[in-house]
Amino acid sequence: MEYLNRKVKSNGQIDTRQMNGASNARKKLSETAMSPAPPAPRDKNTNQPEVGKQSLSGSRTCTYSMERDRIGVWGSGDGQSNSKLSGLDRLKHPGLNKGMAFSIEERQAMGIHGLLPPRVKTQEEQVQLCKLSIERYEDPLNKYIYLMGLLDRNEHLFYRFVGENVSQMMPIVYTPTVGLACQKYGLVYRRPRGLFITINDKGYVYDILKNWPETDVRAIVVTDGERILGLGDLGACGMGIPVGKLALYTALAGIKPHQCLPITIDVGTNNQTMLDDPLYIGLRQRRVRGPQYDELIQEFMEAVVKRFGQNCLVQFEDFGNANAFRLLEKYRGKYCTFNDDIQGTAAVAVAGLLASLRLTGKRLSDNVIVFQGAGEASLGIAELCVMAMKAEGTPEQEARGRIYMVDSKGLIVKNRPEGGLNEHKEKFAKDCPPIRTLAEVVDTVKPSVLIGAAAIGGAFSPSILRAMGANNERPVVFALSNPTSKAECTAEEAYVNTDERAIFASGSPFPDYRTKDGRVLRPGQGNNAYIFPGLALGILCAGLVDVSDDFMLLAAEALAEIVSQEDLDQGSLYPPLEHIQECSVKIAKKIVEHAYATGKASVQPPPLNTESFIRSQMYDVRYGRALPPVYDWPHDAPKVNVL
Ligand SMILES: NC(=O)c1ccc[n+]([C@@H]2O[C@H](COP(=O)([O-])OP(=O)(O)OC[C@H]3O[C@@H](n4cnc5c(N)ncnc54)[C@H](O)[C@@H]3O)[C@@H](O)[C@H]2O)c1
Ligand SMILES: O=C(O)C[C@H](O)C(=O)O
Ligand SMILES: [Mg+2]
Repeated sequence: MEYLNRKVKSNGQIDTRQMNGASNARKKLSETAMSPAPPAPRDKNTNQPEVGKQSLSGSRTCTYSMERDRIGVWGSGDGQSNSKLSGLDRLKHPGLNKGMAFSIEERQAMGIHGLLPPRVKTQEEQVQLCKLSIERYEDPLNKYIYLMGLLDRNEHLFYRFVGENVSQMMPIVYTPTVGLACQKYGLVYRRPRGLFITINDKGYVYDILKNWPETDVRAIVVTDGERILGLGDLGACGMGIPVGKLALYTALAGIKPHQCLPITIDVGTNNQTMLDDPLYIGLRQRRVRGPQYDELIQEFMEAVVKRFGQNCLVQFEDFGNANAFRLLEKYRGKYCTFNDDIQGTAAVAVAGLLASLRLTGKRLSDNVIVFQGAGEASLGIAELCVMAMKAEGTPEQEARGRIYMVDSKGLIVKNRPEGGLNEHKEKFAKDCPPIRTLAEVVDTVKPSVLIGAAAIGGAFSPSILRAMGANNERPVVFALSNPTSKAECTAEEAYVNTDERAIFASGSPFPDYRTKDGRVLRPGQGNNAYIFPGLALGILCAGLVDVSDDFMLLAAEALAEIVSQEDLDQGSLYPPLEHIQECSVKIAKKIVEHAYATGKASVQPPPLNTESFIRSQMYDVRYGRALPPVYDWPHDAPKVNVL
């Protein structure tokens, strides 16, 4: 493949120490198809590539490919033949296992004939079985356990099953069920998946990263478990979130499973229920904060670069508010990173708002927006709204003036008696007397858009919704808090209390709603899952490090563009979940093009055809061949038969 030999101004060197003979054999094979990477500078003592010591901005060259091979314990590889693992090992390896889809020829050649039932199944038949199996469970947590078990057994099948049934499976691997799974992680935890790095590991973070059996990690989702969805501090049990997010990296954007690494940083938890729970899986101590915490995160970021290279993406997820903003400011532009709760959420919400303009006939700047909550999600969205309004020609101060924020103390106003406004909130503080409740703010300000992201379930009371309906022909109501129990209102409540005129979206899914005149409304899911997979795919394909907010606005615009008139007519501001994989490719394409246009892409040369390059890098859910290719050797000799 032409682009597999492209050079990247970054580090992509592989630490080969943990590669076994099989992967070396695979590597040799792939090297015949790829130009060899130039030797990396070596550490005098360890003779390992000194990747962490390369400069961020300096020109680095190495072979770039998202196809780099590997064999690890949990990952997928491409399921192809060039592995010297034994047949039994391949049956146990989730990335290579095909279960009953191994052909008789493969079973015989691999020495596993007889270990499987005689019948050979197609992958399609296996997908059908998955459907039947999961439907037998009523409890969503059991469905979650089933799906994670499938992932542990057979990755290709898992991703095909989830990818072909996104709207049914996403609520299980993702919100809302993943929230429940995190709360019960001590119960659902079965097999190692991801890395736990604790405060006790300070000084040894790189060694822990080296314990991960995959060498070609391109994307990490990391949490410290302090704000898991709207459920608060779940400590080490937050691991379900990076696992779920990365499952969507593959299912929704084709980023290869073995290139994804979920990480939980365990510095303790302040959740007494967790600390008292005999099943709790993390450190039994209260959260460490201050310099110790910061040093651990700094060491982690440096270790990621040293182990996996400068272009390894680190997505921060579900950190507590103060750390989320601080760490984003500290690392953005310097490391390949973004904060999903601030930036990804901003993009998905602004995409929904841009799409809503086609229903209301307004400009974004014509709206008055009230936020319930002034945290990561709300402030991220508010800042991106300002950027989008400025792009419409509205001066910044005027744009900020159209945005009102309500936090736990009421409307954010200047000279708040309690004080305590941080710099982010200060920028939206209004010059007016304090207003305590959301209901009063809605009555006073008469917003056209009401956005909830404060994890206060039911905060949009019927009377608040009725006021939105009374003040607007088409009120826009976003109940973004997750999981479902934290949603500000249900879709039904939004429709019922506004004479079915509300334009509604929610972070967690709600069922379709039938209107009085028999139309079916399908509320869209305003969840950053529409953004982060495609964004990550674009970042990796371009070798982008500085994920600045112009990329977020671009992603929002790209997503809004995909929304069809039919979607809007059905009441959805987002494309159907069934199309979400196509959304990811379109978003990735915009990201890659913009990265080249702004000189921020480091993968060289630029692709001739961006979309086909992106697609060529994506994971194939279909099984590969388990047997080596059979070809004439020497060419005029009779065909070699492996059996
Ligand atoms: N749909 C999505 O894609 C998406 C993305 C990110 C976050 N979220 C959800 O948004 C919620 C908040 O996340 P966050 O990262 O912004 O959290 P955060 O902790 O940073 O912010 C929460 C905010 O809510 C405010 N708040 C608390 N109690 C309040 C009350 N009674 N009235 C008004 N405001 C109150 C706090 O003052 C704070 O400003 C969570 O439920 C999370 O799951 C959804
Ligand atoms: O995880 C989600 O479903 C969205 C978001 O990242 C959140 O924290 O709620
Ligand atoms: Mg999150």
